[in-house]
Amino acid sequence: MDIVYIAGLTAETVIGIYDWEREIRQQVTLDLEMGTDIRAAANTEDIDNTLNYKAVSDRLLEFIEASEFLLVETMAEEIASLVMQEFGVSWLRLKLGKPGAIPQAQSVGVIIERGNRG
Ligand SMILES: Nc1nc2c(c(=O)[nH]1)N=C([C@H](O)[C@@H](O)CO)CN2
Repeated sequence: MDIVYIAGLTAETVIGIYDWEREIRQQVTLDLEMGTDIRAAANTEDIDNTLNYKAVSDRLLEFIEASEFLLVETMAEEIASLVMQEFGVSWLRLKLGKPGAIPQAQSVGVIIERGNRG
C-alpha cells in the first residue's frame, strides 16, 4: 500500500464544549495519511490516476471552516467518513490537533485509523 499524505493543514473553526468556545474561532491542525496505489499515476503522470491532495485539502478546509463541532472526536470521525466516501479512500490515519486548547501543551487532540489497509 502506498500513501498520499497532507501534513500540517490548518483551519479556523468553532469547536469546543465551553460557552466561551462557541463565541470564537480556534485553530485545528490535520495530518492525514490516505492509503492508495500510486503506480498508475507514476506510470502515466496523469493526476486523474491518483488521489489529488489539493482536491482533498480544499474540500476539508471548506468542511472544517463551516463546521461547529463540540468535540475533536466528532470532527475526526466526520472528516474520516467524508474522505472515505467522497474520495474512495479505503484506509486512512488522521491526527487532529487543537493547538490552542491547553496553553501548557504544544497541542492536544486525537489520532484515528479507519478502514482496511488492503
Ligand atoms: N477528549 C477530549 N477532551 C476535551 C475536548 C475534546 O474535544 N476531546 N475538549 C475540551 C474543551 O473544548 C477544551 O478544548 C477547551 O480547552 C476539553 N477536553
